Amino acid sequence: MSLAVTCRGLVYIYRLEGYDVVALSGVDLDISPGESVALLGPSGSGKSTLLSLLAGLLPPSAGRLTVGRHDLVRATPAELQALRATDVGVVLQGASRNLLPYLTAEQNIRFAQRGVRGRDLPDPREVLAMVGLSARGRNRQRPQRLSPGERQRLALAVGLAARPGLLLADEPTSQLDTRARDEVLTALDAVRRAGTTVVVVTHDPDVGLRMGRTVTIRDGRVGAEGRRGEDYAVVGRDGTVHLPQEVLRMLPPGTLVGVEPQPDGTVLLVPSPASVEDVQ
Ligand SMILES: Nc1ncnc2c1ncn2[C@@H]1O[C@H](COP(=O)(O)OP(=O)(O)OP(=O)(O)O)[C@@H](O)[C@H]1O
Repeated sequence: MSLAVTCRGLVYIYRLEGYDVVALSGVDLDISPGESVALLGPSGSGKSTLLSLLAGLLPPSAGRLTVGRHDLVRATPAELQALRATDVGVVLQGASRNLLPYLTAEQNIRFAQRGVRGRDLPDPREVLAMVGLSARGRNRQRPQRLSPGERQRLALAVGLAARPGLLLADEPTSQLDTRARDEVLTALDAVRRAGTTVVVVTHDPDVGLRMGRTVTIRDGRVGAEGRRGEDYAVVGRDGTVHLPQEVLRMLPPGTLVGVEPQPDGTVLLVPSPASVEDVQ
C-alpha cells in the first residue's frame, strides 16, 4: 500500500555545543500516495535532513509530520524502528552503505526481510527483477562483483525488501555514468508503477524531470515546486517568496518593489528606481 506524507511547519534544529543550526525552518509539503518526488536545492539547504525526518531517523524539533497513519512527532523509538523495518524503505547515500559485502544480492534482500512480521514479504527474486537484477545470475553475486550501477540498484532492492509504501533514496544516481544512471531511473520508474511513493534527494535536474514533481528546498523550507516541467515559486507561511534566479538578477536584494494585484488575478512586481538604502 502506498503512503502519503504530510509536513506542516516542520522544523529541525541541530543542537551543537554552544550554538544551534536551524536546518529546516518550516516545511509545508503534501505528497500523495504513489507520487514520485525529487527534492532539489543548493548544498546545505536541508534536503538530507528532511529525508532523515521522513525516515524517522531524526525527531522533528517542531511542527507536524505524518507518514501514512503514523504520526512521527508522537511515535516512540520502537514504533519508529518498526516503521523503518516495514512501511518506509531507506536507501542511504553511497550504495555500499546499504549492503552487506559478504552476502550475495539475494541474501542481502533476505537479510533485510528478517524479523519483519505481520505482512506478506515478496520473493527476493521478484524484488531483484523489479530493479533489473534478475538476469545472468546477478542474484548470486556479492556486491563487489556488481558494477556501480548494479550495486545502486541492489541498494534500492534492499530498501524495497519489505514492500514498503514509501521509498526514500538519498542521491541514488550520484557518481554513476549516464547509462548506469538511466538504469537506476528505469528501476525507480518500475517502483513507482508498482504503486510505491518515492522521494529522492538529488542534485541532478534531469532526475527531477523524470520524477514528475520537483520540490526545491531553499533555506530550510519549500522554495519552489515543479510539475511536468513548469516551475512555481511557493509562498511561505510568513509570506516570503524565493524568487527564481533570473528574476533575482532583475530584482537584486535591496530593490524596492511595488506589488500590484491586477483585476485578472495576476500580480505585477514593479521595481522602483530607488533602493532600500535611499529610503533609510
Ligand atoms: N549532523 C549535523 N550537525 C550539525 N549541522 C548539520 C548536521 N547535518 C547537517 N547540518 C547542517 O544542516 C543544514 C542542512 O544540511 P543538509 O545536509 O540537510 O543539507 P543538504 O541540502 O542535504 O546538503 P547537501 O546537498 O550538501 O547534502 C546545513 O547547514 C548543514 O551544515
